[in-house]
Amino acid sequence: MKNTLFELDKLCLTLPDGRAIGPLSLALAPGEILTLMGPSGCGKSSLLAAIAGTLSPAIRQSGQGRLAGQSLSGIPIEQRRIGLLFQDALLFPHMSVAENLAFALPASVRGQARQNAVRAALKDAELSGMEKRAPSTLSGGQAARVALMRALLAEPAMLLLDEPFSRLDSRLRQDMRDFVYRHLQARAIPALLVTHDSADVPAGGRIIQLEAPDA
Ligand SMILES: Nc1ncnc2c1ncn2[C@@H]1O[C@H](COP(=O)(O)OP(=O)(O)OP(=O)(O)O)[C@@H](O)[C@H]1O
Repeated sequence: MKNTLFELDKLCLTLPDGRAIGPLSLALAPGEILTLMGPSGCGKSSLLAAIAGTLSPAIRQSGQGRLAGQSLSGIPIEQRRIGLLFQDALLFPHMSVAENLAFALPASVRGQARQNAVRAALKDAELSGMEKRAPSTLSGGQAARVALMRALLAEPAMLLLDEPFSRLDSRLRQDMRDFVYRHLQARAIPALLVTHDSADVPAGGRIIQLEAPDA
């Protein structure tokens, strides 16, 4: 594929019981959102964990991931520049909204620039003026928007989205999909989306259908 930012070349996982997930090969262009679907237990979350670098050591991995021209093999999690969003916002409960956002900023962003970045992220999250609020006082949709902004402030080269909309009620889901896809596309950040809900697939987006692991 022309203009590939992320690619997987025959990523294959072997579970402790010998079953194999994959091989999975794919390529993502900047800003592209590719959806992984498949039955429960087919290995969607494990594949994302392998890409993020958080896979259980009990699962063997072969095949390569490359992000922005660099192999991910042997690269520690914190150096991968891969952001994660899950079903739950997972904000730090002991920190304010602004502290949650500032936590994600690279150390190279200092002083006034840090405050400006947090303020801009709050505005993008449609939460201006709520910097001092505790995460427990936010609605589900507000917390989900902060979680996306926190992931983006870390300046990821790509995002992994593991059922990020599944806990939101149906009224909020469409708003949140539009919100996430708009911000990823504006920043040309590619993403892999795991979902059971075909309504989550962005318009015109590609889908890879996974099958249950081979015995
Ligand atoms: N640490 C582990 N040790 C052994 N087996 C594991 C481990 N983690 C996951 N598995 C197994 O790997 C398979 C794939 O699990 P995974 O959670 O990746 O599936 P999934 O497609 O994301 O499922 P769901 O849609 O239900 O979230 C399952 O059979 C699961 O039991």
